[in-house]
Amino acid sequence: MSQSKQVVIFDTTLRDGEQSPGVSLNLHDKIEIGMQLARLGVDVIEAGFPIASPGDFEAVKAVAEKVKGPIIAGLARANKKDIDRAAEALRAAEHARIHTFIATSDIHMRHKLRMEPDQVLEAAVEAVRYAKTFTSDVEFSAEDAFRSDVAFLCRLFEQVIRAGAKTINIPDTVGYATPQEYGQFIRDIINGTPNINEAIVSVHCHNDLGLAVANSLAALEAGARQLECTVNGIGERAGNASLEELVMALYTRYSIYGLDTKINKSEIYRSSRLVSNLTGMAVQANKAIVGKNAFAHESGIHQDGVLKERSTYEIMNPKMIGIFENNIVLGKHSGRHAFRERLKELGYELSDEEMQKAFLRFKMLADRKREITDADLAVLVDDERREEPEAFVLDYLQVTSGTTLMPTATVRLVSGDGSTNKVISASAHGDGPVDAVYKAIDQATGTSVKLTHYAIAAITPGEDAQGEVSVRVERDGCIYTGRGVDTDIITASAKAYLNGINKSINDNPPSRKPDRAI
Ligand SMILES: CC(=O)SCCNC(=O)CCNC(=O)[C@H](O)C(C)(C)COP(=O)(O)OP(=O)(O)OC[C@H]1O[C@@H](n2cnc3c(N)ncnc32)[C@H](O)[C@@H]1OP(=O)(O)O
Ligand SMILES: CC(C)C(=O)C(=O)O
Repeated sequence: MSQSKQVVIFDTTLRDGEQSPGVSLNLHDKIEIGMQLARLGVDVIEAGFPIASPGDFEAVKAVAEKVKGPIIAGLARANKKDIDRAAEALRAAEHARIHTFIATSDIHMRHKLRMEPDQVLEAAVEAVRYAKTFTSDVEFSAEDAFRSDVAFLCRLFEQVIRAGAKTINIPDTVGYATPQEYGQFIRDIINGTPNINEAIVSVHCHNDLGLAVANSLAALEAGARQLECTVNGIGERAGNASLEELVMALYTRYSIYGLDTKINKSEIYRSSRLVSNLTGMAVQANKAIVGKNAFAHESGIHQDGVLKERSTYEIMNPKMIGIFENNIVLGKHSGRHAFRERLKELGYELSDEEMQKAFLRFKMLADRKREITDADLAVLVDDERREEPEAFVLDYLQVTSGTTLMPTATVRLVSGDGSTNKVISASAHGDGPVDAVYKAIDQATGTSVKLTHYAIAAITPGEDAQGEVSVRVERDGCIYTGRGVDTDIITASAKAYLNGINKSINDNPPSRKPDRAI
């Protein structure tokens, strides 16, 4: 058996990955992913199962014609028809591999294949021999190997290697193994197969118990040197071992494994995005390496640590795998260090007092909104700087409305200069919830302004976007513009209206200017 320090990365995103329920890649998708896998630097691309359909045959053929560099493999059952089809699809490949397989566990042999073990052994040897007439690169897989009898497997492997198989794949087809067991299983096969040195030992792990990556790594420690995997870990049922997790585990924990791959790590993230886009399979946010949160820090203590020294909370550099997005996520767990840093990046230089006030407003907003975006911050800081003395501040607002209810609003305002604050409440009903709020504010402030314009816009993206309301109110012939921002549009409406009223009160005596745009 090869004791190389190099691990062969056999990518099966286009074959086992495409077996993910609901996924179907067309010829163009397969070429695009194939090209990207070549840039990623995988050693083998399993492009499909050519007998499966005319479309898959054409796609494997197109990948074989267009994608240069990696070995292109096609899957075939252990029969001549499948192997002929695979060989034909792979004819134009720079390096072609026929990957033939048959199940070896008692359950599969008895119930699915309805074959005796010796018939299976004979079919496997025959298939390898036949595939060898097309290419020197033949891989044999014993499907459901992990649930197969070790002695039978060793006997079978010895004979398929003798028939010319250059790679022996030992799948955990149903994701049943645990790492320690699987490592021992691989060791037993290596020790029990006399000519194993003439082939590369490969593993193909499924993720039914979430152990596909751990099992693959255990197999490497036992002597395996080819890993079968997929980008984003997609594949049949719970998927396959994830390529990016395997590669980064080997790289990050080199001192443990001492093994290399030829993967160009800076292409990992791009590959993940492409596969996700073309398969329509979203990557879960907390997925290791390529998930949206994999390098994101939300809590203040972590953010402070990372800003001071990245390695406090990061074991890998996201840039290495092609992630250049900001990894500091501002939310309710963030602290002043991260807040100040992001404002600096956005070009805001705030005094200590402004910073303190902006931070308090940020925390209040973060209690209502999952993630604070750069656009939210801009609104928050701009609002802070634009602040004028306010005769009335909105303290409380309650609105009831609905299809069978008369819209009614209750407002509580605080008025005064801070030392002699007065609390005023009022209730009113109106034609709609905003009208009811405006009537209640009119009563509470005792002012009479005329609303001449009302507009609403979402200023930040997402479900919990902030709404911005701008109004124009007229008082004594003068027009005043008011603006309010809030995650609740009725509250934003109330703030905008009060803002207009406050400006009209500040303008005392009225300046008679026709407008005071913000
Ligand atoms: C573990 C894996 O991921 S293996 C790969 C699984 N991937 C796929 O199956 C996707 C592509 N498959 C297909 O498109 C179809 O199943 C085809 C074209 C391969 C076969 O279709 P059909 O001829 O209609 O057969 P069907 O899929 O219903 O049954 C499979 C047949 O192959 C036999 N078979 C299964 N595996 C093997 C094998 N490795 N070698 C030889 N025969 C096999 C089964 O015993 C069954 O034979 P039977 O018809 O005599 O009972
Ligand atoms: C064909 C083999 C390699 C397979 O996909 C499996 O056993 O899961």
